[in-house]
Amino acid sequence: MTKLSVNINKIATLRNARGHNRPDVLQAARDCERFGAEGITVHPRPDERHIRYQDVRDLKGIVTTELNVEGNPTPDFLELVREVRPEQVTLVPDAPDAITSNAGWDTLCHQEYLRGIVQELKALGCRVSIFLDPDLEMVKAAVGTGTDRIELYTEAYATQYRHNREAAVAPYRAAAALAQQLGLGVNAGHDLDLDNLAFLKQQLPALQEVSIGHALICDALYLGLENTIQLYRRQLL
Ligand SMILES: CC(=O)[C@@H](O)[C@H](O)COP(=O)(O)O
Ligand SMILES: NCC(=O)COP(=O)(O)O
Repeated sequence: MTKLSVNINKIATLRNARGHNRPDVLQAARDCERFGAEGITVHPRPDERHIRYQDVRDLKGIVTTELNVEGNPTPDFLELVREVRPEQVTLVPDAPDAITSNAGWDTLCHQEYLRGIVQELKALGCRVSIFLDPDLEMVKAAVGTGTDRIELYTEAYATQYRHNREAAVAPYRAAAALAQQLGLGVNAGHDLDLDNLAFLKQQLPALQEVSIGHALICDALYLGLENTIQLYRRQLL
């Protein structure tokens, strides 16, 4: 079974546009869960342009499924997750000024650095996932960090899917199979949508979780949040 974790960053983007509390991010998280989300994902960025650090603290008290907090493990981020202790932390190597996440970790170069962070987060009781490109060397080296899971960065899959879905999924299939063989759990995310999700799920049977935000919230504008979450869940059956 592949779980759907709904990324609510874009709900916070809309809220922040006016400086009040509409839409209410906490209520949106509760509603996503009521409508079928099996997890809530947030990616607080250093400029707090969407999810704020305080949102993460508040979400911990109300999320009843699983809270997945993504980010670059800067001192501020680590302080936050030490306090909040979410069910899952996904480490993402993005620069402070990145528009969105744009690369996976180099687990060869940063293995020792990541190992220390993974160890600390696991000692706090968090499951740890490391954001990775579908590169077999990076998957192998991820084992040495002690991480529980990897999250395959699916932007390249989503882009190529429109032209040649078999070619698009091939590196992901290989990376997921190797990860599973090496004892790592497999998540995936970035630019997944109602067109490309079912094929990814079909080709990666061991996929444990997808986190989806941008396309899902865009679809919800037309289809409604409840219906949209149900439609995404159906792609994962
Ligand atoms: C880690 C990842 O893949 C990102 O998609 C992220 O969680 C989304 O971040 P933004 O909402 O800031 O683009
Ligand atoms: N980890 C990926 C994520 O949370 C959402 O990415 P996107 O669907 O907003 O591209």
